[in-house]
Amino acid sequence: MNNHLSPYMHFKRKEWASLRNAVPMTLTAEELVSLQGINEDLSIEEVIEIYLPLSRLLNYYISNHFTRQSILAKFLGTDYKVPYIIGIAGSVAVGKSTTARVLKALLTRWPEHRNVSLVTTDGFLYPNRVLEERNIMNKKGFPQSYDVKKLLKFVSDVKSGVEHVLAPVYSHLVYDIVDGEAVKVESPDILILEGLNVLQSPLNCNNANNRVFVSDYVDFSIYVDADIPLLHDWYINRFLKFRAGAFSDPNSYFHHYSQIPESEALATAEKIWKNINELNLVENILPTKERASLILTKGASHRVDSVQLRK
Ligand SMILES: Nc1ncnc2c1ncn2[C@@H]1O[C@H](COP(=O)(O)OP(=O)(O)O)[C@@H](O)[C@H]1O
Ligand SMILES: CC(C)(COP(=O)(O)O)[C@@H](O)C(=O)NCCC(=O)O
Repeated sequence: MNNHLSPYMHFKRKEWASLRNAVPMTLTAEELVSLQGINEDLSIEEVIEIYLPLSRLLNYYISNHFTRQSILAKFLGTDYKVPYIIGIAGSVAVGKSTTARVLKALLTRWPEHRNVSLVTTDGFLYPNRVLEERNIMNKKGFPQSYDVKKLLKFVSDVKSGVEHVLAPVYSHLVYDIVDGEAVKVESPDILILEGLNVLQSPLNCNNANNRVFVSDYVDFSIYVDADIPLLHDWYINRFLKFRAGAFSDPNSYFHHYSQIPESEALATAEKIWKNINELNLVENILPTKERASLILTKGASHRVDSVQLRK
């Protein structure tokens, strides 16, 4: 399990799964249905063997966080409450948003921490209009495509205990920021912040003047990892699912792809993967992996093969 030179403890799937003891492992029929609703392809074995032990570990860290907060509140003589922030990073299509939604569901079940908000950093992408003006539409997801100042202000407001904070919303269907829509973050106990860029530093962000990183506000970070050929397949599969479903909506940016032969649509998806998402992964996302508190490494069918936890 351990290599003393590595900053991480390494767990094979079986070792990790065995750490779920002593947690209320039984999921009610209702919880199973709501988890399946998150993603029909998600296996319940995966929830039990990987995500339940993870939620047990997080629950310990979060309890500790709130104990420290109450000490600080006594010391300051105030009602000081700061949310615990969990960051989830990794490639496009690795399963960040599915992982985030599963963790939200599991953490909500712990009686002590019911209030969990989920925000994705996609909402902080510049609108297409700005990306077009700057001629960087083919760099969507790259550090320069995000309004990092706005994102930093958002996390710093949440972390400073501001009671009502708004996060803008991105739609994969419209392929743009949705005007006038926002997620309300109202003093949650836990904020899960999910996105390609949660572990990126100013060096990645072309903004060397900015000395604060989003990760400075993150209490626990998870990097979801998988080999590039798998990521490629998951991206293409998701594209085809969108093509069959959401893209057939005339409001969809990609509506066009539901109207042309599958082979043509596939050729475009291959290009988008190779020239945008894979390039972004190699240049900007993979180099942040070793900053994470925990790395989940997935194999075929999104099955987590191993877990690394920072010592
Ligand atoms: N644990 C999982 N089991 C099965 N399929 C998954 C799992 N996680 C993600 N997927 C599938 O992989 C694709 C990408 O997942 P998604 O959560 O949208 O990724 P991301 O948010 O990283 O772009 C989707 O088609 C999703 O249904
Ligand atoms: C909006 C995104 C940057 C976000 O990534 P995700 O949440 O899907 O991991 C990505 O889905 C994207 O649109 N990338 C640009 C190229 C493309 O896939 O169309």
